[in-house]
Amino acid sequence: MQLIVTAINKAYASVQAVKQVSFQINSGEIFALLGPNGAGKSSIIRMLVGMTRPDSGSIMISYQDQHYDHVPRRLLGYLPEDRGLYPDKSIEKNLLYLAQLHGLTKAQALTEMDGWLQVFELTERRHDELKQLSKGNQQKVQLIAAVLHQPALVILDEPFSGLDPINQEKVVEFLRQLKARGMTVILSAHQMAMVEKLADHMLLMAHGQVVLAGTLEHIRAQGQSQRQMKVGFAAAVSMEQLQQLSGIASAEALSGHYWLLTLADTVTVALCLQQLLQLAELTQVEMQTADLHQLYLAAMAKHQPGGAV
Ligand SMILES: Nc1ncnc2c1ncn2[C@@H]1O[C@H](COP(=O)(O)OP(=O)(O)OP(=O)(O)O)[C@@H](O)[C@H]1O
Repeated sequence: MQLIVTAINKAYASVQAVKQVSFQINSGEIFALLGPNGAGKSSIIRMLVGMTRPDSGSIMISYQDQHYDHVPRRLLGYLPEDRGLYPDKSIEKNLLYLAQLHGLTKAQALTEMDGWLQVFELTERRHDELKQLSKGNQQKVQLIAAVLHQPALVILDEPFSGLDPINQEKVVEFLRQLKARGMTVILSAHQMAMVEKLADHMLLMAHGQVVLAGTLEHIRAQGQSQRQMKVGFAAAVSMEQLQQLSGIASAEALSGHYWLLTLADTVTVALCLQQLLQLAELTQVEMQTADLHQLYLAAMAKHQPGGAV
């Protein structure tokens, strides 16, 4: 399974929801679409699953030497933004019904279901009606429903929404299991800490456009313009001493003999360390790396109207 999306655009009435978006997803990857409300994530997903068509640009899905302009239903496991199961039916009946719609026999559906119910600790509740379940548990049933038929591609629109931190971790585990089974996964999310653990590639969007794209390391390299280092000295060092070093752009005193230093643009880490060692012995050196949440906030700040980009 490979997806190549090239310069797609989508407008609704006066809103240009998606603008010139391109990306590629390879087989077996977990790919995350990130961005604030209204960024265009669901609009892209709806085009991938064939619910709407791009106004321009192209989508090419390749699977076993066949090519498609959207993901064929038989290859797709989809958790839509608007969830929809039968509240008066039990977990088991809901899942059986959906699995059979996808062509599974009852026996196949029950076997598949058993495994996933265990993953989400819902085995004991399989005969409960959906309306008796918490929002989080209903969400888990939706996730199971999306993958029972073992699709090649799973698209999950906000799989973490409405879940507490423990259940969010369960979804992380669920997604890892999908990847281990060879499925390709596309998800949209706001939970950066979860995405950071999982996604092979990600696309950060704002106002319908791509802001940052790539692996976490690549995004870090694009988004983190400053290199920062936390250092501990064996003896007291003053701000004046640090400011005199050509390798240090700025310094912030932390507690004890610890400092957060921003390196000058051109200096190597090795040269900077040599300069610091002339002031005092170092007890700790730690390069600071921004997490996805910080990178996301910095990228979004730049993309505010009137921002730097
Ligand atoms: N059917 C529609 N008709 C008109 N405008 C729409 C429609 N669907 C989406 N939009 C608009 O397109 C833009 C992108 O919406 P979209 O739902 O794709 O964003 P999103 O990133 O998925 O947001 P969220 O995180 O809130 O789900 C928004 O301005 C939204 O109001």
